[in-house]
Amino acid sequence: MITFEGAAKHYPDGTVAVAGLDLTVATGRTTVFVGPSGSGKTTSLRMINRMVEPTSGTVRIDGHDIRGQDPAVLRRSIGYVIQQAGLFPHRTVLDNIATVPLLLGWRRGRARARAAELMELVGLESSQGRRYPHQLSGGQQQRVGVARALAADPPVLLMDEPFSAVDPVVRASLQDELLRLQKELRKTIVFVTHDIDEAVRLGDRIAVFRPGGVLAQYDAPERLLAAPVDDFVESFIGYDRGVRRLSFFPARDLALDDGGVFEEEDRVERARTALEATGVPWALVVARDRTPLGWVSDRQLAEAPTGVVLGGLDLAPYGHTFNVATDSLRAALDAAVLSPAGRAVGVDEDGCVVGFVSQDDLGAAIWSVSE
Ligand SMILES: Nc1ncnc2c1ncn2[C@@H]1O[C@H](COP(=O)(O)OP(=O)(O)OP(=O)(O)O)[C@@H](O)[C@H]1O
Repeated sequence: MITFEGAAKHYPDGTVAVAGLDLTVATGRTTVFVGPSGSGKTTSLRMINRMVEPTSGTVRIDGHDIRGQDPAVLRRSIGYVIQQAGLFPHRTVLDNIATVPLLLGWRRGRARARAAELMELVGLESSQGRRYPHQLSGGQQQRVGVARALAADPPVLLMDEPFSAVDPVVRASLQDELLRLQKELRKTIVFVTHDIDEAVRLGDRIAVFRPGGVLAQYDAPERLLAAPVDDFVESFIGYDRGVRRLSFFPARDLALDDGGVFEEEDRVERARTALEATGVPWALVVARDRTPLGWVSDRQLAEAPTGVVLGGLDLAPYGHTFNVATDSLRAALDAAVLSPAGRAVGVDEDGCVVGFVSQDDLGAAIWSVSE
């Protein structure tokens, strides 16, 4: 557990970088510091490894005031990852990763073996170990940075905007990788970003900083999106917070309609009769294995000659589907919004249709979870 007790940083020129922070970072969880530029996130982070000394207040790790520890020793128990990885350009990837174990006095063979193990853990090819940092892509360099920070198996990992220099696709895959690693390693991670989406994705808890180095809100992401404490936090997290919040609710509780699902060999009159009975204006056509093929409207059915099979009609695309077991309400809503029928198609693990849900029914389900 890391505790900030009234930790403040004032600079001689009068700048208040952090104005008395009181906050507890839970062991084994990911805590994200988020906020606009200059709001004191990096300064607060660096107080943890004594790269910044507070002008007043205290920082403790597991109850011990860190001022009682030699900074060099302290830093060996705290991994540190920064933007653009900060790798040593004239050392190979393997030697970069082995830096801290070597500093700790490990023999070269053991340090290299550990480095090779970490390369695999962060998703790098072992052949890349002999390369120099400039011979890697930005995303690969970040992975090396993460591997280097993890090399001595420190209980605490500080990450200062580690993924902000890479493109959005690479960034998303690095975020996935970190989530996967964290499930396995359960480090105490403090992660700085100015990107609220990244914060919501990665954080077990999120600390929102406001200008002047003041903590505005400290909450679990669901709570932050549901109940921002004030206008600053609300505008910082964005007015689409309602949609983002839906990521936290599973789609599995949605009641799906399967009465309007027909096979491609079914004749139009069968679907026509069913639609007339229910008043639903669309039918979903599936293949024999229940994978989706597309939508047919009540108007098409009314105009089609009797005896024709549904697969012979011009089907509207079903768009993208959502997985009823693993996806969230956000995925279902997205699928419904993009569907020409205004309905989202729910599928199982094998991609077979379970049923569909209309925007109206989704709206009702969303209301029911929105307190
Ligand atoms: N050595 C210094 N002397 C004076 N002011 C400083 C010094 N270092 C940082 N600051 C100021 O302290 C404030 C907080 O900086 P900090 O780097 O912690 O912000 P941040 O929230 O991490 O911002 P960013 O997202 O831009 O990295 C800023 O106004 C910065 O200019």
